[in-house]
Amino acid sequence: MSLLTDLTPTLLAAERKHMALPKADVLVEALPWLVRNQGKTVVIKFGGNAMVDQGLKAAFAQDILFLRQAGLKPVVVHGGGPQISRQLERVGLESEFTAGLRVTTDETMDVVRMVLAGQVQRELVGLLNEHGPHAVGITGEDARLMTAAKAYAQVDGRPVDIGRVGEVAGVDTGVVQDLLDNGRIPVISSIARSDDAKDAAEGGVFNVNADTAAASLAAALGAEMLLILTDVEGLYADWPHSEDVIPKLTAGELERLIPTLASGMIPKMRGCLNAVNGGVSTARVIDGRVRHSVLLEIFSDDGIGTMVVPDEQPFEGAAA
Ligand SMILES: Nc1ncnc2c1ncn2[C@@H]1O[C@H](COP(=O)(O)OP(=O)(O)O)[C@@H](O)[C@H]1O
Ligand SMILES: CC(=O)N[C@@H](CCC(=O)OP(=O)(O)O)C(=O)O
Repeated sequence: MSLLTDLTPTLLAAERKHMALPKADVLVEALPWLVRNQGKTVVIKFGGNAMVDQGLKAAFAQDILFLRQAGLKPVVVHGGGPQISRQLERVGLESEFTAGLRVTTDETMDVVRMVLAGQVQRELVGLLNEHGPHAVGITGEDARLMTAAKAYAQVDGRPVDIGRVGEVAGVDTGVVQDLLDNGRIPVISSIARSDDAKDAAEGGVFNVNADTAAASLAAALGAEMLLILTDVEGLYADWPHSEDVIPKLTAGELERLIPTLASGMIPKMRGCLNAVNGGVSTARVIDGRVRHSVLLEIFSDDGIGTMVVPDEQPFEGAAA
């Protein structure tokens, strides 16, 4: 009998007394990632559809604070699509989406801004600040963080006018860097100042999809990771017919897939692609309905959703 099998029963008996041992295993599993990523920025997008109950929102806030305490720099970008739709309904306005983007009239824009910056962002800031003076809420308008140009939805390859919807034209990360340098957690609403000087002078702002905003910010900040929390397990290979999640795909594979995608997955996966092409090491879509999904995804060896990685770089020195 080997020494190991000889010792195992004794060891097992000793370990049984320590029911919390799996917790130590989890911490040890997280250690290499923590060491590698000290001081790095992680952009986390919390989708409106994933904010389904108070418990989930509180657990999300704990995860973000954990990341900060562990030496990372979390940046939160939040959505609020369903919350905007509910408010529009209350005031008698209709919600219409084209290619996953909200058709935004001037009237709609007022509601979008009020709900995102005045309600959803305030709630997240409040939850994070229950644990200390950490979170600061801003929109893309603050310190000209994000400027946008009018975007058109693509329908059957043709551009469709969807009103005051913007695509990100520029990001000035100054205000976010200032906050991060001071140990704060920026919580960002996806509203941008118009990049047209005349429009901006008249107070022109654009409604930017929150996935698009998060991806642009992640790339501009040189973030290590973009995490998008939504209300499905990840990218389904054959949605809506099956719930088989694609665990991992390269930027090239995703680019080929994007024209086949539908509704809310279009801005999400386009955002992942832009982030990775913009230098972010991984972009992931995970199920925000799972409590502590951020910690689960980051700190365990098995990811829980869909991970997008850059195309493999050709080996330097390889024959052309
Ligand atoms: N291939 C796909 N895999 C998973 N979900 C998909 C897919 N195509 C479309 N969807 C839809 O996209 C939705 C997520 O996008 P969205 O509703 O905008 O969420 P969020 O509020 O988190 O941004 C899913 O609930 C699902 O209905
Ligand atoms: C242009 C556009 O569609 N903007 C979105 C902004 C909020 C958002 O993206 O929220 P989710 O992440 O919860 O979907 C909207 O008006 O609903």
